[in-house]
Amino acid sequence: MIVVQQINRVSLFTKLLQRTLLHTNRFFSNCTMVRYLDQDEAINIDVELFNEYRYSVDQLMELAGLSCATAIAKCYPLSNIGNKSILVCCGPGNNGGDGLVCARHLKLFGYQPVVFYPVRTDNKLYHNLTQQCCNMAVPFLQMLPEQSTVECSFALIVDALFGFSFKPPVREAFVDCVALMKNVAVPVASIDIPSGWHVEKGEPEEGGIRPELLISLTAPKKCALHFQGKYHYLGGRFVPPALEQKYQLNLPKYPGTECCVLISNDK
Ligand SMILES: NC(=O)C1=CN([C@@H]2O[C@H](COP(=O)(O)OP(=O)(O)OC[C@H]3O[C@@H](n4cnc5c(N)ncnc54)[C@H](O)[C@@H]3O)[C@@H](O)[C@H]2O)[C@H](O)CC1
Ligand SMILES: [K+]
Repeated sequence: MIVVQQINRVSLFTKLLQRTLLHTNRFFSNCTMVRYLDQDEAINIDVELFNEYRYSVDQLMELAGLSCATAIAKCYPLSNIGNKSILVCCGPGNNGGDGLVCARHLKLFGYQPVVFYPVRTDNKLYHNLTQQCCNMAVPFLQMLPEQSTVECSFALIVDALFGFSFKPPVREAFVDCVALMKNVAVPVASIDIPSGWHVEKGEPEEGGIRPELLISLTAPKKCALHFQGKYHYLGGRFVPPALEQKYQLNLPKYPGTECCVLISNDK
């Protein structure tokens, strides 16, 4: 009898010890700071994903765009948006492609995205992404709307102009769009990089856009250290563990099957 009681006590103690160790482990793994990448590292990881890990750009863009739409839906629930639309501003590169995918998923989530895509890239991927949006009755604007129109009719602007390949200063074709996002009294959600910001140094000296939501993709870039908006999410849940190890990314744990995760702004 005494022996049985002692065995029970030992196994209870072992269980408690195991649980404490598990929590301690989780605590420390969540405390390890996620790494903020410089521009070259972001480009190298991108190249490695395509060349070594054999992803296609369509695959990664789909996951990236879906995670952006999901983060937006978490921060700006449909029930708070009323009958207002979401303006999605798309640039000529892959950041713009993420914006087109995001617009399509926002539509599937029940939002009313409207796309402004002034400089269109002439290749099959972008033609398809554009056509997919058109087939889902997502309107494309020919001209940038006035600030007053945006403030009246739109609840949010999605900034998908430039990502990690941006080199300042902003070229003429996008100056008005960046100025609109900077001055308008409507929240901005930036995909990967707040457009016009230096990828490493952040906001330009003359002042830039101030997004309320930033969705970093793969891993945050150094400019995100200067982000002061309300929500910083990480998306693009496609990084193979070996690549994460190689670049010591220390990515936060995505909860369950989520495609994006809120990351703390402790720097
Ligand atoms: N691995 C990943 O994390 C993935 C990220 N994705 C997204 O892709 C962008 C990076 O895409 P990339 O095509 O390399 O470049 P950008 O979209 O940043 O822009 C290139 C585009 O912009 C033009 N441009 C550059 N500087 C300027 C300027 N000063 N003024 C005007 N135009 C400029 C340039 O000519 C090109 O046309 C990354 O940030 C993520 O958003 C992928 O979707 C998935 C994999
Ligand atoms: K952007």
